Amino acid sequence: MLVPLPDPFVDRLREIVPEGRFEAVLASFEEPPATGFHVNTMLRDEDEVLSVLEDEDVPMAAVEGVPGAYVVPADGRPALLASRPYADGHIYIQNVSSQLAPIALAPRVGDRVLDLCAAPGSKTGQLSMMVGKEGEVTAVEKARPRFYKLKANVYRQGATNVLPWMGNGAVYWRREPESFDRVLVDAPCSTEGRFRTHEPETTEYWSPRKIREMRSKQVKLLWAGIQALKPGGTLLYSTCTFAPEENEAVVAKMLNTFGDKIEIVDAGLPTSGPVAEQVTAGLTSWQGRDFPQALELTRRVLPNDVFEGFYVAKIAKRGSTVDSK
Ligand SMILES: C[S@@+](CC[C@H](N)C(=O)[O-])C[C@H]1O[C@@H](n2cnc3c(N)ncnc32)[C@H](O)[C@@H]1O
Repeated sequence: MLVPLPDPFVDRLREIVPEGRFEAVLASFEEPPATGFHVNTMLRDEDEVLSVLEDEDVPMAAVEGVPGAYVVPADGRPALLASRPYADGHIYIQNVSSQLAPIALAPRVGDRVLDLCAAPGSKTGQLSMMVGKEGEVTAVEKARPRFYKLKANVYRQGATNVLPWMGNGAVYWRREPESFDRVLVDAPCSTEGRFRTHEPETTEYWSPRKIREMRSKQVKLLWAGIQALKPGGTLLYSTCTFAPEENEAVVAKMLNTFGDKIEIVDAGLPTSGPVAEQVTAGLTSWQGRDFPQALELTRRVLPNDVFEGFYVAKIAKRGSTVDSK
């Protein structure tokens, strides 16, 4: 059964998406998406896992420009889910857009990373692989059932350098102010980028009120993430929604609050290949409101059969902010 998208959502989308891309974006909500995955290199060598998948005739392709990302077409998903590497936890299923956030954040081996909205732990696992045994990922999650899911996923991925913490990410920074080399704020959002017309549950809770509610949480979480970040460190803010109130407007609010203590820098997504084809610059105005020009360095990933709709903003911290509350 196909369920129509909410009319006010479609009207807004027409204003957000560049002209000429709108019809393709709209059509993407009707297609069953390809399944993305990455190999858990903490447990197995990537080539070894890929060769097992090949032997089991799983139809897959590497995603150019996104290290470690693979996709399986919609009709190949059952084979992937029935494969040995999936059963053994050697691969992790995750949309390619979602995989872009840790890649753009680019933590180094040995870094201390804070993952402020961590469950179910897809990005925690990637971050854990990137910092290696010399580094550490503190993974914060507020919702109790989701926290246990996070812990189970971390364990299953063999991510021994992850420290899970259950609680409100908006206050975690007080335990360790300005202590992290990298911070990921993968915020709760209105999830518009994941809408599917054949899955009614994806759209049923959408409303303009939901957008306002999410924005208020996002502002608190991003503010707190900046407080936890070391001066000289980098933060990545991401959502899987199109709503500018939850994306550019949240980042603009931080520029307003912290001034030159923070700077929006290029999000660092691939500039060629399939990602680049789906990427557009962040908006510098929305419904009569102007945002600072720097917001054009943030990035929107438009959905298609491979990518879910996604937004990323990369923030460099230039000076201490703990006294500017
Ligand atoms: C978009 S999801 C995160 C997905 C996750 N980063 C991943 O890649 O698997 C947002 C998460 O933030 C959690 N959350 C919401 N409010 C929070 C808060 N104040 N502090 C910490 N976590 C929160 C939600 O329960 C949800 O699990």
